[in-house]
Order: sequence, then C-alpha cells, then structure tokens
Amino acid sequence: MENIQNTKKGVFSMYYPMMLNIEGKNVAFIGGGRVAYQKLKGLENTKANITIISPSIIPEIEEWMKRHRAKWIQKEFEPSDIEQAHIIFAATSHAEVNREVKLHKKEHQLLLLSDNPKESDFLTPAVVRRGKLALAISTNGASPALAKKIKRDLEQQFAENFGDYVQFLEEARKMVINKIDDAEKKKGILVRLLDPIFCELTINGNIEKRDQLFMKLFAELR
Ligand SMILES: C[C@@]1(CC(=O)O)C2=NC(=C\c3[nH]c(c(CCC(=O)O)c3CC(=O)O)Cc3[nH]c(c(CC(=O)O)c3CCC(=O)O)/C=C3\N/C(=C\2)[C@@H](CCC(=O)O)[C@]3(C)CC(=O)O)/[C@H]1CCC(=O)O
Ligand SMILES: NC(=O)c1ccc[n+]([C@@H]2O[C@H](COP(=O)([O-])OP(=O)(O)OC[C@H]3O[C@@H](n4cnc5c(N)ncnc54)[C@H](O)[C@@H]3O)[C@@H](O)[C@H]2O)c1
Repeated sequence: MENIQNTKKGVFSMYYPMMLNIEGKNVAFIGGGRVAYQKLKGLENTKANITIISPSIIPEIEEWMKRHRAKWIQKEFEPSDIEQAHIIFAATSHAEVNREVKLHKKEHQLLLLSDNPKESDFLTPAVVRRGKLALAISTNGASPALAKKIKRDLEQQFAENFGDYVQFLEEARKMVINKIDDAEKKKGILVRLLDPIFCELTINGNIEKRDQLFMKLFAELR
C-alpha cells in the first residue's frame, strides 16, 4: 500500500527510456540461468562483447551461443571479472553474490540486479521488434508480467513483416531528402508516406504497386 500512496504523490523515481548503441561495449553476465538467458536474447544483433561468468549455464544458453557471439568463463564471480565491463547483469540465484557485484562495481558502470530493481541502474523493458521498429514496454518495475502481456497484445497488432514497411519509409525518406530542398515540400511528402495504403501494400507484398504510387506522389508533390 505504501507504494500505491507513493505513486499517487508522484514521489517515485521515473526511469528514463533510451535506445543505446552498445556495439563493441563490454557486457558482463554474472550467472547463466533462466533470467540471464532472457536478457541475453534481448542483446541479439547489438554487436556487444558479451561475457558470461558462471559455474554452469543452462542448455538454452549453450544453444544460443552457437548462433551468437558470447564468451563463457566457467567460474564463480570475482570482482576482477567486471573491471572492463560497461554494463553488468547480475543474475545469479544467490542474493549475496548479486550484492557483492554491486559492492565492487564502479560508479560509472551500469548494473542490473535481477533480484533488486531499486538498487539497479537500469531495468529491461519488454520489447517487440519488427525490423528497425522497436516497441518497448515498461511499468517501471511495477509489474513485469503486465509489460509482457502488453507485448503479446502488440505482437498481434503489428504484422511479422511490418519491418518491411519501416524499411520502405527509410528508403523513401532518403530519396525525398536527397532530391527535394524545399523544407515544406519535404515534410508534405514524408507525412503523405504515412498514409495507411503504403503500409497495407507493403504488408500484402504489393511492392510494385506501392512503388508506383510513391513515384506518382513524388512527381506530384516535388
Ligand atoms: C519485461 C521483462 C523483460 C525482460 O526480462 O527482458 C522483465 N521481466 C520479465 C518477466 C517476468 N519477470 C518476473 C516474472 C514473474 C511474475 C512477477 O514476479 O511479476 C515475469 C513474467 C514471466 O516470466 O512470465 C519476475 C521478476 N522480475 C523482476 C523481479 C525482481 C523484483 O521485482 O524485485 C522479479 C521477481 C523475481 C522473484 O520472485 O524472485 C524484475 C524486473 N523484471 C523486468 C523485466 C524489469 C521491470 C520491467 C518493467 O516493468 O519495466 C525488472 C525490474 C528488472 C529487470 O529484470 O530488467 C520480462 C518479460 C519478457 C518478455 O516475455 O518479453
Ligand atoms: N529480473 C527478472 O526478470 C527476474 C525474473 C525471475 C527471477 N528473477 C531473479 O533472478 C535471479 C536468478 O534467477 P534464475 O531463474 O536465472 O536462476 P537460475 O538458478 O536459473 O540461475 C542462476 C545462475 O547463477 C549461477 N551462479 C550461482 N552462483 C554463482 C556465482 N557465485 N558466480 C556466478 N554465477 C553463479 C548459476 O550457475 C546459474 O547459472 C533470482 O534471484 C530470481 O529471484 C528475476
């Protein structure tokens, strides 16, 4: 009940959403169980340097490592393991080990304690990805299960190939920006590209018709 009152008064700390480019950054996992696996999947295609420190890893992680680059060091946590890390996931089943990670991390390193959001520097939202579109859902830690449920709902709303539409918009935008100088005209075409017909034609695979329509619009409005 105390939390409900805090929320009403607006005194809880709000987390800040960001899209991080972590290519080449060192990400350390302490623990190689279910939670570590869930967070690892979220790092797919980020090109981060991932190291897992854990005496054992679950078979799912072993399988995952065949398709994605990550290094497993089979041992228990020691403070020297996180010296070079930019981001740390402490996901062991032992609260005291997680606490030790917190104790030894430096001020500038970002730590997630899987068993203690209040003591963490960040949390991980539920994410729906469709190509370059990312929809992140967070409850600020209030109800991870709700974040997951909303994710499932959104997965139904956004077709599997919705990323193709985002790709089309990116390419069309590049062309508009390269070929048109007038700011108002540019904006006009970019807004018209959001007409649902372009989305529908892309999702249904009518690419030729979509591109014809785009060229027609481009010729009319340029
Ligand atoms: C969304 C998602 C993303 C992801 O993991 O990638 C995510 N948790 C997911 C699922 C999930 N987690 C838990 C359940 C069981 C039901 C329940 O307990 O409610 C379920 C549901 C299930 O598994 O079905 C248990 C749980 N979670 C945390 C604690 C510790 C605590 O709160 O103290 C405990 C208790 C552990 C215990 O009892 O010991 C903490 C966190 N979990 C977060 C994220 C962060 C807040 C996100 C936000 O709300 O903004 C935060 C704060 C830190 C973090 O981990 O980042 C992912 C859905 C993934 C997907 O399917 O897409
Ligand atoms: N944040 C979340 O979304 C979430 C969800 C569920 C559970 N949890 C919490 O996360 C923690 C981990 O849960 P889990 O289901 O992944 O547990 P798990 O038992 O599947 O995995 C724990 C991992 O920690 C490793 N480990 C144990 N001691 C270690 C040490 N000294 N050094 C390095 N690694 C060590 C084990 O080898 C194992 O790989 C629990 O505290 C749980 O309460 C968090």
